[in-house]
Amino acid sequence: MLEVIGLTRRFGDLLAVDDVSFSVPAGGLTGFVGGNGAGKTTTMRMVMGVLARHAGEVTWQGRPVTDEDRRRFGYMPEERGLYPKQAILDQLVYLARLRGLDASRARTEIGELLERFGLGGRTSDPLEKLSLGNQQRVQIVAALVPRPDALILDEPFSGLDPTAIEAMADLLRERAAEGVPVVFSSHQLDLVDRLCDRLVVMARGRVAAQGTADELRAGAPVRYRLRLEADAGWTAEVPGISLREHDGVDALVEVAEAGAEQELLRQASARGAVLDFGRVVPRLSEIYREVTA
Ligand SMILES: Nc1ncnc2c1ncn2[C@@H]1O[C@H](COP(=O)(O)OP(=O)(O)OP(=O)(O)O)[C@@H](O)[C@H]1O
Repeated sequence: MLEVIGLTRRFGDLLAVDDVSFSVPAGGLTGFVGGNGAGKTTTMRMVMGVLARHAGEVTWQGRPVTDEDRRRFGYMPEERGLYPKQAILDQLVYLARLRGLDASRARTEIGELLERFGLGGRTSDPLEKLSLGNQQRVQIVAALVPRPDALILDEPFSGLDPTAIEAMADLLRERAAEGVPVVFSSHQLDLVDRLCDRLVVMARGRVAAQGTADELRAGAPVRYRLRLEADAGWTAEVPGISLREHDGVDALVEVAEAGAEQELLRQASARGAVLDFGRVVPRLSEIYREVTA
């Protein structure tokens, strides 16, 4: 398990990362989300030790992370950092060898990964000849070879087409299933919702919420949508209920006191037919909007 405890970083007067704590358990995918400038990249850089921290700690397997540990992490930085003019396979093999893999195993593993990302026929092309999305695929392969102990990926899905997104998602799931802690930042909330076991939501340098998607949903307001035979305006008068939206026979209500929805339903039935009554499960994007507001 990778753990971040009270990480803090200032740039001049700006507190870019403020006492941030979260854990990335083995065997799961952790999504790191937050608006532009929320502090995700700065946090990841401190985790990888490429940026000094002003307070806090990063631990790996329960003890302070070392440079040696970090060498076995797969990191995809925001600034991508491969050489534009060098052939793809050559530079990937070079990087893998720096991380201790022998050349023939490196070639086999990299060949397989490039194949999975649809780049099997491009291995001797220089990086700069590839489209931006394909360059991104190569960056991903660089982070995944050789089988790292943990994966820390800054926006790995940005710029990928749907085929590459699925290839990437499959790979991350596989690595997580093998017991590798994986954390990645993303602005694609639907993707994060679909893929991740856990979420860490950042806002203005702080952790605004964290947990499984279900835990985050459980913390969101309880809302019901109802459709009646006659006007639903009276629902605003029910104790413990607040009316959020009202359009004739339709209403969206929020339950301020647990159980108040039962009284609401009883009164609605007493007034006539209840055509629809159901709990509204918030989408991740709605929860995100509320916790980062
Ligand atoms: N080297 C730096 N010098 C000064 N300010 C910085 C530096 N790096 C980051 N910042 C500031 O710190 C804040 C957090 O930036 P960071 O890049 O960590 O956010 P982010 O969540 O990764 O955003 P994005 O989603 O846009 O990539 C921002 O206000 C940014 O301008």
